[in-house]
Amino acid sequence: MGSAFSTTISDPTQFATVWDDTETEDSASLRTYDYIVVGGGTAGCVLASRLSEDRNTTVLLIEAGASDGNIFSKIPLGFTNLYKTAVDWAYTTVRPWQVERYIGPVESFWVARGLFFRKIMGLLLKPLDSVLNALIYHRSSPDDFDQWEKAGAKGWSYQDLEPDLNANKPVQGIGEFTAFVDDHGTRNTTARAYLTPEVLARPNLTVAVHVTVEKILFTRREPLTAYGVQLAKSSSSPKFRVAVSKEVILCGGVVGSSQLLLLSGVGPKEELESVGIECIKNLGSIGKHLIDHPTSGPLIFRAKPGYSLDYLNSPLSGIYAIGNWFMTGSGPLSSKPMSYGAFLRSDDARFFDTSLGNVKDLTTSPGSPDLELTWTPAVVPSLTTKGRPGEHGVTFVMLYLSTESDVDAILRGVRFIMRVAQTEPLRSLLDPRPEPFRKDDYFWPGNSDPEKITDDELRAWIRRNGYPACHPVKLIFLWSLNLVSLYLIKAGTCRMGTSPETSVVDPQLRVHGISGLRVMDASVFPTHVSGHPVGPIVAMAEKLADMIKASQL
Ligand SMILES: Cc1cc2nc3c(=O)[nH]c(=O)nc-3n(C[C@H](O)[C@H](O)[C@H](O)COP(=O)(O)OP(=O)(O)OC[C@H]3O[C@@H](n4cnc5c(N)ncnc54)[C@H](O)[C@@H]3O)c2cc1C
Repeated sequence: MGSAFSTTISDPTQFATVWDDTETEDSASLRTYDYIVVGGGTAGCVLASRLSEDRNTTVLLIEAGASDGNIFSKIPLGFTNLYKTAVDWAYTTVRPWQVERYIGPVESFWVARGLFFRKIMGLLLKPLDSVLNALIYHRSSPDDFDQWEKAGAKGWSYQDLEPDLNANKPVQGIGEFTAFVDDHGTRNTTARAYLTPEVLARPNLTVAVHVTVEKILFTRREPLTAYGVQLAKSSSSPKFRVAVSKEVILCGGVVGSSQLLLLSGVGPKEELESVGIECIKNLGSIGKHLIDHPTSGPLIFRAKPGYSLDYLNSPLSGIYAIGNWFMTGSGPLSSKPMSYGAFLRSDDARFFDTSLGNVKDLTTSPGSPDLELTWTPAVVPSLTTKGRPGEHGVTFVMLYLSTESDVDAILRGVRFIMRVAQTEPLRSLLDPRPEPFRKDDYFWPGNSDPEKITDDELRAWIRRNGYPACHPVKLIFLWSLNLVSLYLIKAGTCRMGTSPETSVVDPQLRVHGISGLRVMDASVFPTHVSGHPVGPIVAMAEKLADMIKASQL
């Protein structure tokens, strides 16, 4: 797979013009491309590939991260070994006041930016979804997209996107996930799927890696127009510039695109000026909001030996499994992290105690789910930790799929999981060994008697252990300005809409009031979808490519 990226370049002298520090709007002396795509993540790889299909169109794709990762970026079960490494932006949140508002006080927490905030091409994989994500392909409820269109996002209904979403999946129910794993047992990404060796060989496509775009360049006369970007290998290395004849398309993800707009002087005037950035376009919604799906945190049940993947934690078994995957592309490491999932409604009395707590219906229709239940056959106390040696287990997690977190909805889900664990065939595989547990042990509450645990104890456990599902579609404010928080609000960093007062891009994904500048990544979602975002992001990027190509005819 590595050879697929052999034609990427990382030396800016090969594709850009060195900048001599003179402020000028003269782009004639700069190397020029028809399109500059910023960010080779899930969306960016799709756009670069599709736009360069026309051999008369020149495209420059710029990615801050690597063109491909190490072996763990290819092994489906290997991705957790990449967290907090060079391919992870590894941001932590500060001031999580929104979390407190909905979940309760929490510590700042690390957020894998891979697909969330990937730093390797194809993030979705962190590229098709990113190398850091859990590989789940999912379409979400059709009503989520129809709601977008009703709110003004014309052209983005489910019917509009369906030709690009492929597989037909039921909205509610239980089933096996479709995953981004190819026939050779290797993780797939949009980089691998869209930037094949044949695509990279196109003379009109330039793919630059290990290069960060630092700002967008604008002409100051009306209409305000993006005429290129400034880039560098690192903040201390020489600066380069490239010009664009048609459009700059930001695909930097929920953090990257908003951050770049803000650093370029596009955003809320007062906030920009308060940190010394000259505001050249006052757009109040940029970087204002972040939505993610909150989770219950890991609900772990001790299992009998032989039924889980925990044996892979022993060095000998781990090395054997890697060797097996390397030689044959099969074995346990080629399996999906989460093979199955259930999409349910918390007001469905067949499964949930609907008298429990107070849950508002925030779904887009009676047919849309608000809870997702999934599990993995291993002890997973957190995204970055493994179980203690010799322990075996299964880890369940409940995701709340609406735009506002609701502890009681998750509570209904947790009670449901605890009931399921008392039924066959799961019950016989578990090894509850009732014993007095400290509530901070990761087998609590899974291993304890559910009858002896109160709802308030479970609510407190959810508040303590819940974490974001890494499906952010917007950001509260610039990470680098130290103002981020997770969870909530009904608007997004680069949200699509019709009004510049409440949104950032129009339904053609053009930044309001600026020519030659679009955004296409998860940050443009008008509201969150009730599922996993990579499928919709790819479909939207495909659709935008069609729109741009049609407009050139
Ligand atoms: C742990 C984890 C598990 C997940 N599991 C799933 C799952 O199973 N299924 C699913 O559908 N989704 C999953 N996601 C979410 C999904 O991966 C993301 O929503 C998706 O990848 C976002 O795509 P994007 O195009 O918006 O941005 P990204 O894929 O994040 O792409 C942005 C790219 O831009 C680059 N970039 C940013 N700024 C700059 C700059 N200034 N200059 C140059 N390059 C820049 C970044 O390095 C990155 O490569 C998961 C995410 C995580 C972190």
